[in-house]
Amino acid sequence: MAEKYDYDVLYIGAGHGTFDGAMPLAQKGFKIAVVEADKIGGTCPNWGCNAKIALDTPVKIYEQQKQMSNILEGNLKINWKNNVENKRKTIKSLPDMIENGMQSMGIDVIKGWGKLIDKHTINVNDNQITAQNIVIATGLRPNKLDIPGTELAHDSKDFMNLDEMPENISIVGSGYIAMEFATIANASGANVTIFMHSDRILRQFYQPYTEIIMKSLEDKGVKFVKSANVNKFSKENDKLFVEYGNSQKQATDWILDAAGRIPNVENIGLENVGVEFDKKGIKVDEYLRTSVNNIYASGDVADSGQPKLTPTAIFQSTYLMKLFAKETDAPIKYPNIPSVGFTTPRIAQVGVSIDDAKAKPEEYTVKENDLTKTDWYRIMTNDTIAQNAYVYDKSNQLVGFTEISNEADNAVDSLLPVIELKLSAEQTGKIVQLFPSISSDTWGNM
Ligand SMILES: Cc1cc2nc3c(=O)[nH]c(=O)nc-3n(C[C@H](O)[C@H](O)[C@H](O)COP(=O)(O)OP(=O)(O)OC[C@H]3O[C@@H](n4cnc5c(N)ncnc54)[C@H](O)[C@@H]3O)c2cc1C
Ligand SMILES: NC(=O)c1ccc[n+]([C@@H]2O[C@H](COP(=O)([O-])OP(=O)(O)OC[C@H]3O[C@@H](n4cnc5c(N)ncnc54)[C@H](O)[C@@H]3O)[C@@H](O)[C@H]2O)c1
Repeated sequence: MAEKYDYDVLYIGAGHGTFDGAMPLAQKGFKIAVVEADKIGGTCPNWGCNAKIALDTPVKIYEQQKQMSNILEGNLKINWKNNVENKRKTIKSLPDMIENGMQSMGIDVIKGWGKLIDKHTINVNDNQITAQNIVIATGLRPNKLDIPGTELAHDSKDFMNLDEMPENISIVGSGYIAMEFATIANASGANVTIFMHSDRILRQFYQPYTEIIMKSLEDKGVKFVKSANVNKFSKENDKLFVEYGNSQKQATDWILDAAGRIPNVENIGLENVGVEFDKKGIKVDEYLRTSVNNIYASGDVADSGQPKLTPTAIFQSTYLMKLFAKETDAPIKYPNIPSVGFTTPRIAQVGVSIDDAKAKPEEYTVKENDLTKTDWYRIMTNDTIAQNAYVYDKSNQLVGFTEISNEADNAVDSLLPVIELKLSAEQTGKIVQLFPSISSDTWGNM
C-alpha cells in the first residue's frame, strides 16, 4: 500500500488516541508513521492514569489499614520519597515498551513536532512527510489560570514528581485532578486547602455522593474554600500566597493549578489546511473526520461529546483502525463509557446517571443501597462509606449504576456486560461469581 504517499496513515501524537489502533492497523499491512514530540505513550502512562494509580495504591491501603486498626497493630505511614521513587520505577519502562511494540509491527516512530503543511503533508524536523490519511491525537495540556503570579503555580505532572511532600499545599479547582491529588497529598501528611470555583466537587458525579467524599476529606483535615474566586498568586520572601475572594490571602508552600485541561490545537498547522476547532477541541463528525475529509482526530483533542478519558481514546483509535481497514463503514457508536474518581473512597459510574433517572421517573426506577448495613464484605473492612444505586428502565433492564465505596471501580467494571449487552434476568441468572467477591455482592444486589 501507500504508493502515492509515504504512508497510508500518519498519526500526530503517540498516546492512547493513537497506539491502540495504529498497532493492529500496521499488523494488517498498512504503512504507518507516528510522530511524537515528547514521551511515547502520551499522558496516561507517563503523567496520567498509570503514574497516578502507582502513587494512589499505597494511599488506598493506608486508609484501609486505618479502618482496621482494631485488628492491625502499629501505625503505618506513607513515605512520599519512596512512593515517588516506586512510581518512577513502575512506569519507567512503559514508553520503551510501547515504542518497541509499535516498531515490531513495522510502524515508523518519528520523534519531533508535527505540523500540517497541507492536507496530505506534515513537517517534522524540517522533513516533509506525506500520508493518505492523517490522525491528529495531540491530547490536552493544563489550562494555566490567567491571573497575576500564575507562573508560581504547578501542574499535575509537577505534583507527581515532587521530591518532598510540602507541609502546606493549596489546590485550585475541584475536578478529577484536584480531588485525586488532594486525597494523595492529605494521606501523605500535607495540610491541603482546596480553592473551589463553585460549591461542588467532581461535578460529573451524583452530588449527594460527592458531598460524602467532601465531608470525608474534611474529616481527614482537608479545608475547602467554596466559590473562592482565586485572583492572584504572590510571593513574599520565601512564602507563597493564594489571594482570593475579597482581598483574602492564604500562605502556602506549594500551589497546584488544577483548573482543567485544554486541547493542544496551536502550532500544528490546523489553520494551514482549514481544520476547524474551538476551545473544546477539533470538530469531528460521527466518523471522527475533521472538516478536512482525509484528516481525523482521536482521543482527548477531539471534540466528540464523549468524556475525555483513556477508555474513550482507546475506543476511538480502535474505531479508526476498523474504518481505515474497511472493516466498518458505519458511524462510531460509543459504548457506555465508565468513569471513576480515584479518591478514597472511590466514586464510579456507568450508563444512565442517578440524576437523569430521578429527573425522569416515568422512564426509570432507581434502587439505592447502603452497603455498610447490608453488605458483610464492607462490614468486615469497617468501611463507613459504601452506597450504590442501580438504574432500571421500564422493562426492568439495568441501564445505569453508580457506587461510592473503596471498591466502586471494581463494582462498576463487574456490571459493564449487563448494561452494555443488555443481559436479561434469565441470562444473568446463568452466571455465578466467585464467592466471596465484590462482583458477587454487586450482582447479588441487582
Ligand atoms: C493527572 C491525570 C490523571 C488521569 N487519570 C486518568 C484515569 O485514571 N483514567 C482515565 O481514563 N483517564 C485519566 N486521565 C486522562 C487520560 O490520561 C487521557 O484521556 C488520555 O491520555 C488521552 O490520550 P490521548 O492520546 O488523546 O492524548 P495524550 O495521551 O495526551 O497524547 C497526546 C500526545 O501528543 C503529543 N503531541 C502534542 N502535539 C504534538 C505535535 N505537534 N507533534 C507531535 N506530538 C505532539 C503529546 O506530547 C502527547 O504525547 C488522566 C489525565 C491526567 C492529566
Ligand atoms: N480518574 C480519571 O479518570 C481522571 C483523573 C484525572 C484527570 N482526568 C481527566 O483529565 C482532564 C482534566 O482533569 P481536571 O481535574 O483538570 O479537569 P476537570 O474538568 O475535572 O476540573 C477542572 C476544575 O477546575 C475548575 N475551574 C475551571 N475554571 C476555573 C477557574 N477559572 N478558576 C478556578 N477553578 C476553575 C472547575 O470548577 C473544576 O473543578 C479531564 O479530561 C479528566 O477527564 C481523569
